[in-house]
Amino acid sequence: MTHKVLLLPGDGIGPEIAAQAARLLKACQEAGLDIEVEEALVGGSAYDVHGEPLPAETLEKAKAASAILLGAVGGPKWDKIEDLSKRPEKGLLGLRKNLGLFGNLRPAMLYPQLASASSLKPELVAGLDIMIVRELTGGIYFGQPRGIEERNGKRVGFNTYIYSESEIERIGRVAFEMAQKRGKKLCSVDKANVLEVTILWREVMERLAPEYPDVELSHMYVDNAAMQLVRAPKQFDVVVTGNMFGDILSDAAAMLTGSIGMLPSASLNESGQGMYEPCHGSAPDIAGQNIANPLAMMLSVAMMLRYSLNETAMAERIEAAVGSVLNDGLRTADIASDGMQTIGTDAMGDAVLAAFAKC
Ligand SMILES: NC(=O)c1ccc[n+]([C@@H]2O[C@H](COP(=O)([O-])OP(=O)(O)OC[C@H]3O[C@@H](n4cnc5c(N)ncnc54)[C@H](O)[C@@H]3O)[C@@H](O)[C@H]2O)c1
Ligand SMILES: CC(C)[C@H](C(=O)O)[C@@H](O)C(=O)O
Ligand SMILES: [Mg+2]
Repeated sequence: MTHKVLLLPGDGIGPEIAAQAARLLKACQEAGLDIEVEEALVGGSAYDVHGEPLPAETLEKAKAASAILLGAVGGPKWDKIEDLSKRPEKGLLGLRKNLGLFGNLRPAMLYPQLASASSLKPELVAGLDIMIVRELTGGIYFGQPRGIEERNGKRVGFNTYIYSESEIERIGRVAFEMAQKRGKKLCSVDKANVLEVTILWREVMERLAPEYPDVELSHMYVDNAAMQLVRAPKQFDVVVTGNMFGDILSDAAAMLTGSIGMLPSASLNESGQGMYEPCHGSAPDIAGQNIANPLAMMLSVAMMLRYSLNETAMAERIEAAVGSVLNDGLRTADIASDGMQTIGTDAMGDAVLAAFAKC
């Protein structure tokens, strides 16, 4: 069966890194992968053309695709749009919500070659391999009511942090199953000392635990988790948490691996359809300079092959190609270090393709 892959380059560095992913997809096709690739607009680039960050046409194509690859959205050009529903980020959130992509997998894995690029001492991060499982379609990101309004002559802003038991259970099961396939340790991160919603979160995780007797479940408050991530990150195997805590902790975990430019992610729904994207944003500060690291995007292609297209061997080939490029001492500016050769986005794409052909 021919798989449909939808490529959504987005904004800022999005198109630069998506171009490298497109070349990689072509190489996979040449290596026998049966896919059809289509492109569409999302984010600010869609707003500029259609006045909407998620045009109906893009959503239709996304629904029909086996998998979606997204670069990144957003940037200062669109930050002044007053109607929040038209901001580029709403394009991304709309895709997540409309496709039911509740299960966000954000691995933080250190390539041994990059130990010196980490902001932590090499011995603290050597062998680091954490999987953050972030709930992606609920919590404070989507809770109602929300808004900015006037109350008693004062403007107030408000959001609602809400999770239903079934939403917690659904992401809990993804995390327990992930832990079963990995190191069998699951840490659920909450703020159950303050927030009722996470008291319920903790209760549901506890209730699920006996169904996964081989997994050791622990709980941690989010402030401590942030501290532990930079103190002793190797204590973690799988971490499960809500939408906002997961957003924040995954950026922190990303930096442990040398650069946020290295981290791919998968967002899955109940039928296994997925959207794959780097954890980083559109990096407006470096956009258009051919210096962005395309590896998170190229590794997102590998995650797509593994989780949506069931092409594990081809995914491993991509990951091996990235490892081989790093072994050769090639680095983009964000992971540069002494004695290594600093190259641009396109050249990094070239190097991965050349290594892929040999792997
Ligand atoms: N998934 C997404 O589309 C996504 C994710 C996060 C932020 N954003 C949006 O991106 C815009 C910028 O946000 P931000 O600055 O907070 O976060 P960001 O991730 O875009 O950038 C943070 C820092 O990391 C660097 N960086 C990011 N990706 C890199 C890469 N591939 N190679 C090298 N360096 C890289 C940037 O140069 C910047 O210094 C905002 O509009 C935000 O809403 C989008
Ligand atoms: C751009 C933004 C909406 C998004 C989020 O907060 O989920 C981003 O930070 C991410 O991590 O994917
Ligand atoms: Mg984020």
